[in-house]
Amino acid sequence: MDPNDILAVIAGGGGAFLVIGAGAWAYVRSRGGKKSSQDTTDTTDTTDSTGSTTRGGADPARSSTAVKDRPAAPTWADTLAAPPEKPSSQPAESAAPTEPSTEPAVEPTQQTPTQQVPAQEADATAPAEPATAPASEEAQPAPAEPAVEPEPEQPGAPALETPEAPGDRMVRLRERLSRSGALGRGILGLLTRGSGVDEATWDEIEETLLMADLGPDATDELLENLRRRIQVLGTDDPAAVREALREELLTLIDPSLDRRLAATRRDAPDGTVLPSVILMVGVNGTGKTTTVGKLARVLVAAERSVVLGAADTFRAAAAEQLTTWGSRVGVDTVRSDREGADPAAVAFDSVRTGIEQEVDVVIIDTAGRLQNKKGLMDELGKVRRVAEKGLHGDKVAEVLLVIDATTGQNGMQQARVFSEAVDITGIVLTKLDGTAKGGIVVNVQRELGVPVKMVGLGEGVDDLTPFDPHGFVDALLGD
Ligand SMILES: Nc1nc2c(ncn2[C@@H]2O[C@H](COP(=O)(O)OP(=O)(O)OP(=O)(O)O)[C@@H](O)[C@H]2O)c(=O)[nH]1
Repeated sequence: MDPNDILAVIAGGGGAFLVIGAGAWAYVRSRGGKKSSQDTTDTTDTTDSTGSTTRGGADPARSSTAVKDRPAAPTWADTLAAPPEKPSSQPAESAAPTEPSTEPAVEPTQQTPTQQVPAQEADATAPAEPATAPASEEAQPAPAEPAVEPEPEQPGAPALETPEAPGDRMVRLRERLSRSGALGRGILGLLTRGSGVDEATWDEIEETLLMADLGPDATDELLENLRRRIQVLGTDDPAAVREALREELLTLIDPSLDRRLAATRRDAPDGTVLPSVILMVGVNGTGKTTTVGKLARVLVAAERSVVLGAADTFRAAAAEQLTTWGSRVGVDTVRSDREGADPAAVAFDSVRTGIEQEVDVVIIDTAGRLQNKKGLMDELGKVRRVAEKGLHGDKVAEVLLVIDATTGQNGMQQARVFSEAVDITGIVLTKLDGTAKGGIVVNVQRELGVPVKMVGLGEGVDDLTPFDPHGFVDALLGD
């Protein structure tokens, strides 16, 4: 859309400010690193700590002062650079490996390994294997041998895909998203139209922000701060107003939040070096499985080793879908043959396989059916606790909540329920490519108190990218 159409969109009640910015942001973020380095070259010798290098494409001349201090957009290298979190000296609750488990016994998964998942021998590194937990009404025998033998390697097996290098991905995203054009100048237009900002205009701005799912608290805060700043500025000079708005939006999004992902091997309290375990949770259809697959590709491209766990046993096709994602990049998927198998058992076996294979990361996909809060809490709590039984007192490193950015208030409601069910460490906002609700970034971060770490920008296999607050805000402003 032509940026000049924004005023018309806003006037028409389109709520296009944060709205369109969400799509446009992706375009700008992909240019962010380059712009920033160019800007910093032009102005100061600010160091690009990301080590990000070349990004193709011409940079249009930019007159605004607004982006002069914008840091380079985070690269995957930045995002995956999280040092192993120092586990607390206290073993995680219910993770003590030698204590008898009080968990309900976990059904054997009848694991169907893909590719070379090791045979299920007794594993000295996982002494509290759930299936050997004290008997309960659900007690089950120890896990059976895999129901299906690992398939021998086929000589004519299809070649593994090589995920795009992140730099290439950025270029491609930029090309694709640039078609949506830079939008979001609506509010700036309202604030700088020359006749002063009257109450009706403020009401219009408020409505625009609310429609963009910024949420009532953030909307109030932004309006209050903007009113104050514009009064102090005593001008509706577009550059000054733009800078004020940029700063206020950045404050709301909070660039200081740590958006890195725990994706390295780490020390358990007993000194054992173990994979980082990532749990992916969220309502069905939000894009969990897809995101697990995309993330696996990113990790493989970054030369990390990965095991996937298909603990979404609710939907048989989900395990198949995940296995396909994994096999395309040579990553094993631990899954159960039985539809409706105990997701916690699959999670446990995934962790055990990851430990045996000495991988960097185990990513576990869950079903997270939202029948009711108690059911969800029970299921996710159990998956987490059982996964942690194999971790020598360490904890699951990340619990990532996947939210569909197009679901607005519904998505917010789901986010609240999930965050009560399990401690979330980060948010993945999917489908930002198709959203009219860019404000959800602010809303969900404030509500849950954890950062948006990654965003999904399409259905393509490599359409996942680290979240870049500065690039996002610049896109909102139609930069
Ligand atoms: N446009 C767009 N589509 C996406 C994105 N991420 C996922 N999708 C699509 O969303 C749909 C649902 O994705 P899944 O990964 O199956 O969702 P899920 O949460 O695992 O769903 P269940 O397995 O039913 O729990 C698929 O068609 C994906 O291609 C994104 O960032 N943008």
